[in-house]
Amino acid sequence: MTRRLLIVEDDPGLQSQMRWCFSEDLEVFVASDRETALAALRREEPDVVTLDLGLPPDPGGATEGFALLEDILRLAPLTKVIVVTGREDKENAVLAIGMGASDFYQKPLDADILNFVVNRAFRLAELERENRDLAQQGNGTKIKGIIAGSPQMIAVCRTLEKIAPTDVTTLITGETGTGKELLARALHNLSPRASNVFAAINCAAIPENLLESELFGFEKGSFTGATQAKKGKIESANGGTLFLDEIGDMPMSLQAKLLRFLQERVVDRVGSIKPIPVDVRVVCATHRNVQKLIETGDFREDLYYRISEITLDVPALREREGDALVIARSLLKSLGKDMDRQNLTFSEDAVNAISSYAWPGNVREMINKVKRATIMADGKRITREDLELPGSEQPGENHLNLRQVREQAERKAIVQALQASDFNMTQASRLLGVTRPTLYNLTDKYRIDTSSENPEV
Ligand SMILES: Nc1ncnc2c1ncn2[C@@H]1O[C@H](COP(=O)(O)OP(=O)(O)OP(=O)(O)O)[C@@H](O)[C@H]1O
Repeated sequence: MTRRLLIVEDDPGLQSQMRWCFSEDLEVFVASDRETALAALRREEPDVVTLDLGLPPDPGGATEGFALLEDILRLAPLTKVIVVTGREDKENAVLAIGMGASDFYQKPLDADILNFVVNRAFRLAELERENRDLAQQGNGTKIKGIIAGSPQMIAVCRTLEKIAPTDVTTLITGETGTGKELLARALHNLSPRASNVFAAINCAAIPENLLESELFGFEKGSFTGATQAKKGKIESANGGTLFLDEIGDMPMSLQAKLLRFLQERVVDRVGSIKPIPVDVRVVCATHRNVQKLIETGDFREDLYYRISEITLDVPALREREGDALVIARSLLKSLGKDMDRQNLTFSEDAVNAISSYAWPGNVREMINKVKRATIMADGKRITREDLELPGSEQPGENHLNLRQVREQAERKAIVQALQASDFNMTQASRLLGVTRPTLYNLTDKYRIDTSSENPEV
């Protein structure tokens, strides 16, 4: 992005002297009075302004200069204003700094010093802008433990944040390893029940004959070996959240009992006829297609409607634009720290492979691969081979023509650059070696949604 400087100076001689001071990569605008200066400020949006305080109609004083300084700081508070004063004018310089000017410069002109002061102001403006952008964009979600930058995952996180304070029964669906349990825990942690228990049970991991007593508890003597009464998972979650993982694998024989609990909010321990009221929020998850299970008679439709007051569909990692790289980088940082192998980076080949691989095991598979690579990498760079990933797809017969190949590659590079720069358009355009307007045109052309998270994008 070209640096833009506005010089406010009423003396034509000084104006041209100042113009000559700066190198050509700076875009310089000049104004001789308050009105033209304000017009230039609005039109050109300079990052830095040099302001001679002695402006008409008060060239000998500083009233007009101070008024303009106030205007600039009000209209464009991020602009860095360097006040230019006479040698004897220390008082006004100090006053201007007190009002919010970022620096001052005393005449007579010295090109080297003026360049130094102006460059420093530009650098400060740039750093401030970068900081602001980073603060705005961050990880894309504020939910602890969840790394997400893609619009798809950000939408999931937004929904999660909305439903967390409520008690609605939530069904989280998605392929294995997409983070369903992580999201269920986040739902609990963001809810008013956060200080109470989060009780999880995997319905697929417990044999059918034990699942009932695990879930509902039992009374003493209710079956051989029941030497004393025991609370089930549902009761132990009282006041907190009950997470029923792999609900799609819940045996038919127990579905009716679970439905009764969801309707009545009471549990019947095995061997008891006294219902016990329980206050829990229920979150379920499954990687299975529940609609299909209903069709094949393996899941009760009425139970489905009970557990899915709200459904969160977690997209597969390959469906989340750019997330693979964002998550891989974050994992590399945290795993590198855990394993005392800091400062590792991915080679270009590894980056391409991460972005193009389909990740059937989703984030869980990625954790395993990055862990392996962190151990195996010879130097500071992790290669595709360290990750045990196949090479990225070569243009082949699946493509219509060269234009299509080019467009796909272009789109992919833009998404990667946006992710790598935390959705900062200026940084992304630098990475891609194009101007910001070009990048805007390209994101429009490829319908890359850059607006959902950050209005800057
Ligand atoms: N967006 C994410 N950011 C960081 N870590 C993630 C993310 N998604 C998943 N993980 C991590 O990936 C691993 C698998 O996640 P999780 O167990 O929640 O998946 P799941 O969908 O419940 O899998 P399954 O269906 O096999 O039970 C966990 O270690 C989890 O912390």
